[in-house]
Amino acid sequence: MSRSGNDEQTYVRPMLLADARTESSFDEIPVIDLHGATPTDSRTRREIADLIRDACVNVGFFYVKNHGVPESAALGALDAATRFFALPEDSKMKLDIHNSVNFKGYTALLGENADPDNRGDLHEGFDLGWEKLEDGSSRSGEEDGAMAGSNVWPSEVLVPGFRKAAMEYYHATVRLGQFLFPLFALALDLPEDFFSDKITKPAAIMRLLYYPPQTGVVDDRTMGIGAHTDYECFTILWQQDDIQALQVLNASGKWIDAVPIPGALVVNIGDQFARWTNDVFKSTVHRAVNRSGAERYSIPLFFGTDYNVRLEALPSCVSEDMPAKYEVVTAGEYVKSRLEATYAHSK
Ligand SMILES: O=C(O)CCC(=O)C(=O)O
Ligand SMILES: [Fe+2]
Repeated sequence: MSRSGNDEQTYVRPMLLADARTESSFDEIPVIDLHGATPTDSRTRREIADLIRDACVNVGFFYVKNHGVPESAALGALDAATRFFALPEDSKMKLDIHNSVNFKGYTALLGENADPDNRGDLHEGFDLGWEKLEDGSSRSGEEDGAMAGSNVWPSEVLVPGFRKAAMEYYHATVRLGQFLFPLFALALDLPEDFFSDKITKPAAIMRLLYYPPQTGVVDDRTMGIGAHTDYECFTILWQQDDIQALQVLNASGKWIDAVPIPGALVVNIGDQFARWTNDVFKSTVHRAVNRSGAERYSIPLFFGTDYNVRLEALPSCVSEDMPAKYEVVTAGEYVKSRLEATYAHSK
């Protein structure tokens, strides 16, 4: 962990002191400007990595500005999602995620229940994973575990341009994820390329989400998506500018609004990263409640590692006082078991 090249002295920052975060609470979600975080500008990268570190340790959520994902790509995916979810239910059910062996396709209203205390989530979803932008092929000969494999798509006649628009946004956002991983490594005082050989086939799952306006029952057991944490390393979320719905739970038990910021994306830590960092990085509980009276769309991309990566607590995140909390799991198996549990309720 020496940061000074040939200098013999080892610099170890008090990563674990940051565990005081469990007592610290937050009232807002930090905004981090990625401008200048180019590979050649190591000073700015270090500054940005420090901001990311604070956000991951104390909040588990942050916004990114100047993230490089073209707005046109997000708007294209939004337009595709709008046209898809407007289809009759029986057309959408032909792509039912329950018929997919690798968790791809359509989730109907109430098809999920993120918080088991709730009555079912008031959203529809459509899940897709990696495939080549140009010809739609998956990675021939190098499939990566149980969640890889082909996507399902509505026909071009029903939703023209859907696959292209969804995949364009997917690839732009995966590039952002690949750009963020070295910054997360820096934030953890690891070599910048620490994750490179662990994300060669990014297990990135994207969801198009549609939340109808919640006009019926207004209570704490009925919402767009119930209180939950995400499963992968981190999530990159596009949310509609004009509708407040996402809320993040702070350490005092207060729900903090993740107010949409035009042009910014939300990034949040998921459980894979929390396990890997022995909870130094925080996977924070969140939910979405759409009581705006209007329809809302959002697009999360869940960025995990290659399937066979072992999530063993990173050395900088364990000590005698804070031994490893979690049993070592394989990244892909872990996410698969969480997804199986998610969809079991509506089988
Ligand atoms: O729609 C949102 O704002 C949040 C979605 C979410 O938390 C999820 O899909 O895991
Ligand atoms: Fe989530």
